[in-house]
Amino acid sequence: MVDLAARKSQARKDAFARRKLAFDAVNSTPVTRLTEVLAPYRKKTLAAYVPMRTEISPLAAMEAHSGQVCVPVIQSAGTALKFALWTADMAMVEGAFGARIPQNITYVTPDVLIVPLVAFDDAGNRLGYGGGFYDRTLQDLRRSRHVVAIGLAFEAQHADELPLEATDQPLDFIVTEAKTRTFSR
Ligand SMILES: Nc1nc2c(c(=O)[nH]1)N(C=O)[C@@H](CNc1ccc(C(=O)N[C@@H](CCC(=O)O)C(=O)O)cc1)CN2
Ligand SMILES: Nc1ncnc2c1ncn2[C@@H]1O[C@H](COP(=O)(O)OP(=O)(O)OP(=O)(O)O)[C@@H](O)[C@H]1O
Repeated sequence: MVDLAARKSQARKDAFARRKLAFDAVNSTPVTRLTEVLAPYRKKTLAAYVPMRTEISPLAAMEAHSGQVCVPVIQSAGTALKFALWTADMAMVEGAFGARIPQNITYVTPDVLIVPLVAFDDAGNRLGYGGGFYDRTLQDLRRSRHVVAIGLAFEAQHADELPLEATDQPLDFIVTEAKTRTFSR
């Protein structure tokens, strides 16, 4: 049997190829569905991300949000992310692993998270870049409070089956340019 890490790595590679095709084809489609899912949480602190590579962009929803908006900042390998306040006009610098982070950092705790991903399945499971950053972060946050995790992706990132492990944190919603999936657990 091929080991789990190798299967995750292969699933990531396959999904990256599909995401690239979708990025080239549909990235200009505004994700209005995301605004609908966020409507009940408009005053809450929203964590999202500055898109990198071929990720679908949440920037329009970040700019439209009424409450505080923050973006992930890697602390070190093997630890949870922290989230720094973000506004559209602030100065950004290069952070660890190539993600853009605010030059001046004020950490806040998010209530709702728009989570980037490489692949997702029909049960709300996700595969990320392999750092385990979001898995650790969601696990920590969920231990002490109710948080809402919304995966944002192109429909092409759907996978029929994903290799999973116990530490993988499931999502509450997955929003794509085609539809919204809601998971109640
Ligand atoms: N836009 C955005 N920002 C984000 C994330 C994200 O997924 N998207 N993150 C979510 O975690 C963190 C960045 N995490 C990352 C983790 C790994 C790699 C990466 O390049 N990994 C290599 C393989 C690992 C390695 O070589 O050690 C790769 O995929 O080629 C990039 C970003 C924080 N900021
Ligand atoms: N809460 C956790 N505690 C300990 N180890 C963890 C935890 N979450 C993930 N890991 C480990 O981290 C490694 C990477 O996890 P995984 O492959 O699931 O990352 P990913 O979901 O692709 O990345 P990310 O969550 O950053 O988007 C795996 O070896 C996994 O077992």
